[in-house]
Amino acid sequence: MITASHNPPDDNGVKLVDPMGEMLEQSWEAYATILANAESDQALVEAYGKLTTDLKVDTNVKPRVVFARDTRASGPRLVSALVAALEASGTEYTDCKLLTTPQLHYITRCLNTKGTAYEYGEPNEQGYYEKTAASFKAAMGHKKFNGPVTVDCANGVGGPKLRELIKYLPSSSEGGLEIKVVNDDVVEPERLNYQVRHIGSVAPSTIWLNIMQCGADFVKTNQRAPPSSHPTPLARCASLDGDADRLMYYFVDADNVFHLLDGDRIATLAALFIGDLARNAGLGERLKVGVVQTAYANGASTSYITQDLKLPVVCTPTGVKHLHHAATKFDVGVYFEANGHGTVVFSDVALKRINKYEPQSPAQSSSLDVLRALTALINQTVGDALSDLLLVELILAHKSWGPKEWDLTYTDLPNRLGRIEVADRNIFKTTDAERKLESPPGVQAQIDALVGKYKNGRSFVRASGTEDAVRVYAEAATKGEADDLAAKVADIVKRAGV
Ligand SMILES: CC(=O)N[C@H]1[C@@H](OP(=O)(O)O)O[C@H](CO)[C@@H](O)[C@@H]1O
Ligand SMILES: [Mg+2]
Repeated sequence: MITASHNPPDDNGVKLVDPMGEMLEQSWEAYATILANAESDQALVEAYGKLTTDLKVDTNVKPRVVFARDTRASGPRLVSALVAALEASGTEYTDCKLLTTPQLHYITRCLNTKGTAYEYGEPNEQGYYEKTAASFKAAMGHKKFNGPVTVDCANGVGGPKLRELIKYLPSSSEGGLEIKVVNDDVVEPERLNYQVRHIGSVAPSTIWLNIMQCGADFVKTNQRAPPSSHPTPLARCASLDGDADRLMYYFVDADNVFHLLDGDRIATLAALFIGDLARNAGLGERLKVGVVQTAYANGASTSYITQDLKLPVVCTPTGVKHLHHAATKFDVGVYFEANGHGTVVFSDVALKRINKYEPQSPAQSSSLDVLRALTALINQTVGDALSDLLLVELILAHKSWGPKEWDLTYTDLPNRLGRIEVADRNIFKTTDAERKLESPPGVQAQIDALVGKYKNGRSFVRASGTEDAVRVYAEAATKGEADDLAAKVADIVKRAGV
């Protein structure tokens, strides 16, 4: 998938999808790095040849690649480079043109499960819409949606694809959901995530000012609605990111105060609803539901899951591949990063139980119908903002909840996420799912001593995997304390990082 997700429009990159439509298996990342770092054409051919031999790749098997791109202006040029490489290596390929990242994951799984007992769907874009819409209709039953949802598409590929999906869903006049699509301009790719970049030279250093004015990343990072949107009180609003694999919800209350409903909220809502459905369907004992989070999950969400929902929580290192892997260990694994990337995965055993179970009463039967529909609605290959959006809307409709009732399930601890540039971020090495630093020596002890002074204090430090920076996260009982803790931990990092 050729995309740079929530990054500025000038950036681009690739996401590699494995044959089951999931994230690329981690051991392959190192091979991809070797190929990407080959310094000349000759070095590339040699590295390619060496990997083929070392990994004992059977060159008699005809390789097949499916690819797509997002709306970035550099996409077509990268596609031509990719096609040249595929032709040079004798690879059969399908160009799926413009797609969201999760749609390409879906198509990949469909292709590789066709004709098996695990057939996932029709391997094309239309198949995606048909499967999603049919399961949405089935799960909806006669439930009513309380007003529209407004979706900010970050001026990315999610806009046209959401408009297409809407054509397959029941219209609001038929009792369906009204979806208002905004920020869906893909004619001007430079509006993606609507970035305004001022570069001003102020001695002694250059100042870069990036203003991302829409999209899920803007909303999460700035904890406010995109400036272009003027939400009416208690109306549901959502934002996608540039390749539509992240989703954020938010609303303003009667006093116009902004409330963010992030990935932790979507995870808790999904876990609550699916747990209830399983119990009401008579499958409670036979479906082990669990939630997977990272250290960035708000501490209040973790307490809510363990203490109120009484469900197990696993914490993994940052990066969806880790969460996804851990989620597959449960019968039903709900995983989300706080930034809105996540999904629900059902194990093969769980799917069999859900599909075979004979309901013992009309009430069990109706819960079971909804649960079955959800297994088809939810994109199980990867986090998918479009199917997650429909999932949230269904749950709220079933519970007759507005965003306020959803928000009231627990109160987020005030938190702060900072980013610090140091000489060498790689000296910051972590353990315990990135919650503790083991190097540089002594730094964790300083952080621990500081955290102990704050009520409900928690803080951790790790090197970013995607940027040349160290991230500092802090939460505490009040906003002032969270900010203060983050600033002090940042000072420790700066001193250790020089
Ligand atoms: C704090 C944070 O949001 N980190 C993001 C970010 O990773 P870093 O390793 O923190 O740069 O990008 C990843 C890829 O999109 C995403 O999975 C992750 O959640
Ligand atoms: Mg993305």
